[in-house]
Amino acid sequence: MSAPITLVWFRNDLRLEDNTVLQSALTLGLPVVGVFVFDNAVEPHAAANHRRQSFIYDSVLKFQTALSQKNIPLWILHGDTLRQLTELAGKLNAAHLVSGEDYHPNITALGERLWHALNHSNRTYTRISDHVVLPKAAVMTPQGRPYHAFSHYKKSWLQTYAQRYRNGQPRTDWHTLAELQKRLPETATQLPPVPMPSEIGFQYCNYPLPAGEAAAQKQLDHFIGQISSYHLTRDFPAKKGTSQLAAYLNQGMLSARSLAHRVASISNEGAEKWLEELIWREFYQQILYHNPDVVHQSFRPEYHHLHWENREDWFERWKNGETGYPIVDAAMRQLKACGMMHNRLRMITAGFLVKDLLIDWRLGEAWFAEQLLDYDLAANNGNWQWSAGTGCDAQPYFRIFNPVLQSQKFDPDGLYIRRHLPELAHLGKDVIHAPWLAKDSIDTHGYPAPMVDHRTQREKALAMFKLS
Ligand SMILES: Cc1cc2nc3c(=O)[nH]c(=O)nc-3n(C[C@H](O)[C@H](O)[C@H](O)COP(=O)(O)OP(=O)(O)OC[C@H]3O[C@@H](n4cnc5c(N)ncnc54)[C@H](O)[C@@H]3O)c2cc1C
Repeated sequence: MSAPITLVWFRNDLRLEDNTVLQSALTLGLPVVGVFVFDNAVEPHAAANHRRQSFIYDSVLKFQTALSQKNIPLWILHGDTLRQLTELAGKLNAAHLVSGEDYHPNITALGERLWHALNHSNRTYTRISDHVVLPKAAVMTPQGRPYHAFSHYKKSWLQTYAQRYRNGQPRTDWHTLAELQKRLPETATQLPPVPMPSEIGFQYCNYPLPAGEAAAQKQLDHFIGQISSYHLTRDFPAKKGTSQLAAYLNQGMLSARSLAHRVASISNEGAEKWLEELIWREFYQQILYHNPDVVHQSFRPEYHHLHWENREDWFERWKNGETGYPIVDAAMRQLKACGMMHNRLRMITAGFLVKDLLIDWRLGEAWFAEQLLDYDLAANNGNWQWSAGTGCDAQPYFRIFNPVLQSQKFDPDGLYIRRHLPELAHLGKDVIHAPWLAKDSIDTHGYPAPMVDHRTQREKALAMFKLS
């Protein structure tokens, strides 16, 4: 049997910089070997998201190269995670397994089974908080309960951060790593061939952002250069006013801690607002951890049995960007074409599905999971419930966006709509938000009339929620 090692199970922590999972593995004093497992059963919602899978696949390959430069072999496997990890732990004589904490209920459950299986063979399994700045139970009410209102959570988050976390975490000890890796057994370096996408179960396709930690850092540096105007530009989808970092953060190509640390040291309104968005991310992560049932049902119990209409033909028109509301259709077509959608448009299209089409938010959530490059269960679920009015939000169900007013306000010149709806590209800003109002005086090249009347549907939605 070869000399013992520590196995690091990487999942959404695909980076070298400020990686607390890797750092903790070093403290165990054994050579380190990495493993990544592609397992579609763990995140069934996202299994059909081929774009995201391709992005992760390439990022894992880049990470394997980066790790190899530190003399850490990365085993890339596929199939049932529990089996793959326990078999590999046996084969490489791993005394310890270390991984990041993940609040996805499937992964929490998998972690429990893994812990028992490894314990059974005298191996330890440790989970380290890495994916968020403040771990799940670091921010609680004075009574020790999780927060449900964002404003209170944010206040407490900022206080906790300033008191306990602002100075960051210890950096990775590369010197110790180099010493440990000198004892790396040869079996650990005999990597199997990287599985092909078809073996893993996805079709490799193009995606809109470059993969990997280096690309993530570059995008971060670019964004920091313009962060001072974030609060002014962030709501306008025609501008590149947001960071476009979510996909990197979600797979851990960037450290949330490092971002918070960097941004908290910049004193301007843009940076302050951006830090608030990071706190929203943490808010939904802890909501998922403390309330795993939100994956299947509304956060608010009074909305467990809403009478959705769920018309399939309407759902198809929404997915394909054929609702007749230009701002909704432009956003939905962009999503389908490249997996990207601006936050303001996510709110408009989600609100439209739920409040104008009376379709269950869970169907919309699943469609986003299949399409978004930055798909993340906690953020997607939390925001869909926020949009539906079924979540933990101070504003109840009667916040209903008017898609035409939203369009006029956030895409005033119609630039965004023209980019994604070529059939309306010739229209001026006076008619492009609601072309049907111009009646026969303009040619819309077959663009559909609005599929529903917003005012009528609004009343129906209010009645549906009141009845629950
Ligand atoms: C219906 C709906 C579904 C969503 N689904 C997802 C999803 O699957 N994955 C995802 O990461 N975000 C989701 N969001 C949140 C938000 O739209 C994206 O995080 C944001 O658009 C990503 O772009 P950015 O990186 O340029 O964000 P920026 O504006 O630059 O924000 C910085 C970071 O803060 C975080 N963030 C910003 N807004 C939110 C928010 N409302 N909730 C949680 N975190 C936030 C993200 O990590 C983001 O990268 C959803 C929002 C809505 C309304």
